[in-house]
Amino acid sequence: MSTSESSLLHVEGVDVHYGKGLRRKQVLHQVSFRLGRGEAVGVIGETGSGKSTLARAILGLVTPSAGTVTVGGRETTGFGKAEWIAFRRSGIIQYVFQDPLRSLDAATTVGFSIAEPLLVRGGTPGREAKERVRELMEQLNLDADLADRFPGELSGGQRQRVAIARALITQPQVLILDEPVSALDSANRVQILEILGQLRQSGVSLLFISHDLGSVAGITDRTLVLYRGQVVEDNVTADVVNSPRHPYTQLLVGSAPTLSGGSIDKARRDELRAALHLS
Ligand SMILES: Nc1ncnc2c1ncn2[C@@H]1O[C@H](COP(=O)(O)OP(=O)(O)OP(=O)(O)O)[C@@H](O)[C@H]1O
Repeated sequence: MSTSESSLLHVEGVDVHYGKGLRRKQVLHQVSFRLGRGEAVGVIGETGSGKSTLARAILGLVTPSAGTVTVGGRETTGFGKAEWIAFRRSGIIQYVFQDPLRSLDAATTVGFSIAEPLLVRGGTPGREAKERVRELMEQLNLDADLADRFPGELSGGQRQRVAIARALITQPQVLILDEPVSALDSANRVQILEILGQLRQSGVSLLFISHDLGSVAGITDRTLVLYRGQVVEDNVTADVVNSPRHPYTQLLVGSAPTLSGGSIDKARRDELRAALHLS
């Protein structure tokens, strides 16, 4: 099978601009990459490098000014409103954001929140949806009695697991995770990373966006490094960690002491920052 046939997600030459007139600003520059079936790809970069914009472009929440996005063989660039609604409802692509309160309705019980994407899509009897909710809650280590609670009555880690269960209920082919562990304490972070690792093993394709290479390193096959809206590195994650090529990646790796080959001294970091014109 060729790479293009096995690619679930194919982003090609994508530019994104925000604003109009004098305020118009380019945030993504010719971003290209592929996510294969069952593959996990990390996207790392500092704040403002364009990571969330990339997720938004894939999800149709911003319109690229150039380039194409193809999901499951279907080019989504150029979709009208109705096509986007139908496409999102199909559940082929789902997402989890940093703050689960953004994706969960405060006035909706956990059980219903998880079931909702399936019910909106239609075609699944209520009893079956309820059974799927039960299975997913078990898979994500959520006690069954939490199903009747509201998001505000859960811990941050439980809420994030509910958001993941909700994203999984339509059995998506691609799951986009935008900083899924950044708001969590270290115990919850470890638990969620374990769950994502299991998902990855079970064959769900993951696009894992984070500013922290340490979080994505254990789960992803490949990592893209975004720097000022450009992909400056796209390589096997182990190579990105152990032999980063671009100065920006060297700085990211050198600033993550938990990574093997990690920490570099301050003088080297200052040197790299100067080369990158960072303050
Ligand atoms: N709706 C918007 N209108 C104008 N500019 C925006 C908008 N959203 C984001 N930006 C700008 O685009 C750039 C990239 O933002 P983006 O949120 O994609 O970065 P990021 O890498 O995800 O950052 P973070 O890690 O802080 O979430 C930033 O300079 C940001 O200020």
